[in-house]
Amino acid sequence: MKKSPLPLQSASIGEGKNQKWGREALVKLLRWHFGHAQFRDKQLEAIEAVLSGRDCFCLMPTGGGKSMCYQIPALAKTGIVLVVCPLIALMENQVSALKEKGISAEFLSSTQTTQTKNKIYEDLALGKPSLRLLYVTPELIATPGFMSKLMKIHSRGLLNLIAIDEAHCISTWGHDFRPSYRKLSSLRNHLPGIPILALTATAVPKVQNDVMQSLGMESPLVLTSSFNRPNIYYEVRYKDILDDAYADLLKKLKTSGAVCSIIYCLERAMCDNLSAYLSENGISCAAYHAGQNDKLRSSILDDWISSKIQVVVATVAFGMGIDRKDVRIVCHFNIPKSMEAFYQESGRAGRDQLPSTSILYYGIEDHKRMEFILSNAKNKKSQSSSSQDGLFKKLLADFNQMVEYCEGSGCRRKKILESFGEQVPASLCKNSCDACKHPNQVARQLEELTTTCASRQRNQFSKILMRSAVDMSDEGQYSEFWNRDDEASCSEEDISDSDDGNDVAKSSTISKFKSGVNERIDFWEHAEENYNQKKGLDRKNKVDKNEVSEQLREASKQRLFEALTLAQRRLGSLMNEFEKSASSLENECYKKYGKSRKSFYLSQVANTVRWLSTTNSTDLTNRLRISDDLASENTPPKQEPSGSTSSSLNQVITETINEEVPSVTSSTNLSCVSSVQSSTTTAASLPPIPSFSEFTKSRKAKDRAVDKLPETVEKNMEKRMRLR
Ligand SMILES: Nc1ncnc2c1ncn2[C@@H]1O[C@H](COP(=O)(O)OP(=O)(O)OP(=O)(O)O)[C@@H](O)[C@H]1O
Ligand SMILES: [Mg+2]
Repeated sequence: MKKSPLPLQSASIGEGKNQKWGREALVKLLRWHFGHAQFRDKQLEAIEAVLSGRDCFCLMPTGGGKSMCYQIPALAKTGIVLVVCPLIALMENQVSALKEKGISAEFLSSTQTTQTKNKIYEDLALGKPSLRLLYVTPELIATPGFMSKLMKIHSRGLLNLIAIDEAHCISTWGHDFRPSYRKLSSLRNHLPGIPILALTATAVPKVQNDVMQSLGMESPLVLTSSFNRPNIYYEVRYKDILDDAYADLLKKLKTSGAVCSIIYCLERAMCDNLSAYLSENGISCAAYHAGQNDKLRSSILDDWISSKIQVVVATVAFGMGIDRKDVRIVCHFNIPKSMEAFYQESGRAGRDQLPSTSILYYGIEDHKRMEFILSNAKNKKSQSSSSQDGLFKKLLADFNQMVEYCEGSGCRRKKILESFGEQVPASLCKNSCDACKHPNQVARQLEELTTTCASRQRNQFSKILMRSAVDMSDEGQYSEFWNRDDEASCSEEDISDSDDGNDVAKSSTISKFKSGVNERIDFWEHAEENYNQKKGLDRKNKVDKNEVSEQLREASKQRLFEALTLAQRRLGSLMNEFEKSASSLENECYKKYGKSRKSFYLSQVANTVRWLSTTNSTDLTNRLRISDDLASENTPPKQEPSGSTSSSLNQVITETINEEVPSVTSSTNLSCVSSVQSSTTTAASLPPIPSFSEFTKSRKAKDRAVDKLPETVEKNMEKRMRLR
């Protein structure tokens, strides 16, 4: 039912900047439109500040009620409140929630029809627009056309407030930097005299200053609240000492009842697998990630919001602004990249202030994988500067904080708060984390983890990765792959390109990597496949989603075609029939893995792309000849013997570390060559094919250099790996 606006103007005293609104009148608005009894925390202060025309920086915890700080001003004054939002999903949610309450709100985005947009513009052109809140993306702000419309509204005295939601996105020091947010710095100049309200839940002091400076805020009222979320119980579970993390999570969900939950995974494939596993075991759930089309994702979101499904297994695509109040469990099935990301994601639990739980499943393999991905982030963009190098170091430092949260003993809550610069006594926790509630049990688990790790010689293994990080930091290139890129693409994807760890490792500018790094990526992919095999996660026969579709095959051909084009450019004139060659190479991948599992197939395609980026002309010519021969032979698909991928990750690690085998030339790409060998006997012209363990040992000589790493690096690494 549409509610009539309250006659609030009568509650104000004075005019213009001196106009003041009575607190009672503002509370009345809150109750009338939103049904809340009182303002929370710093809401009222922020509202009063912006209504009086003052800039305000508002740091409130996740779920703290930041939106109210601009929604109430929109109701208190006639005119428009402009809200800048990073995600279309977020705008849609807020606008539809406001409309349900009878508040006139709209959003403008690329997803809308011209007709809808025109209707909004027509309303804005009226002498007295009915619109109170207009949500827009930062990209739109940057377009001259829209800016001139805004300037017209401003000149007519109808623009009351500019609210920048998720304002930390403006800072390159923030965990979610968006280049498009930088464009907001023009707002102050174009729209002078309009108060700016910057809102965020996660900004360390450096980010806060950066945000205020970038937006040109003038003597803003800075409101900061504690980051503490007393209603969330924090817990870490250790994958390496659990028999089966999937089963453990299933048990947790079952024993908690049919509660609303979010499970975050690093990779899309894992979302699909875990979701299928949980569904098969009676949990009402669905996967959600950027690999799905918009329609599917929004229907999953709707089902979850309306309680048709209880659990969403998602990548970070399931992001900011998801406002379901009664989320009881937020589980991170893989370690997040930073404490800020963890805080924001886990903060989606208990927005109704009722008891909720954050569970993080920590695994050493996940740790190393994330470390590796972060190291590679640096190579994504071609820019190079010392400040970017600093950012790269910050990524690793941020991640180490997260590792410390998992591996260190002591109050988890205190660690979270300290990471945001809040010094608090451990007594604040009141036994609402596992380390405070069950200190002995946590100490035992950490001890067990230490023993397990030692027995697997993980530290040694980790040095390989550390080495790659150190190697790459020399290259002076930095990429913020972990942050969201342009919202133009985001409007379609609504997601950071880090959404899928696999994709990140595969798609970052691999061609720039040293060959040793390529080998490491291959190693990881094999190790992961083996691990999944061991865990019985190959659900291919049960889950249709794992089938390699014709569409996917076409996309892979295109990807190979592009890689061939690049190889051609790098090596000079070699071949003409790119299309045929791409098709043959794809066929080879399909024959090898097309019938086993989509992720294996994709992995094989990625391997081939990488190989194309580093190979020499002789190998490439031979490879293409063999591929073409194979294609013309039209041999039936050859299945990989199960033994080839059945060895456990432990075995792989042990082999990697302990075996002594002759080295193999670093330019040899194991997986590609192996794939040729497995399908043909004509591989004689190619370099000798090593076994997997031979291959990994081939790096031995190079990795010995690890021992020569500067002492400080060694020490840091040991410190990080130390389990307290
Ligand atoms: N004064 C209040 N009293 C009770 N509930 C409130 C109050 N203000 C806001 N809420 C509710 O709190 C929930 C979270 O609000 P909101 O989405 O604005 O939080 P947020 O601070 O923007 O969180 P996030 O950082 O996750 O975006 C909403 O469901 C909202 O209705
Ligand atoms: Mg919000």
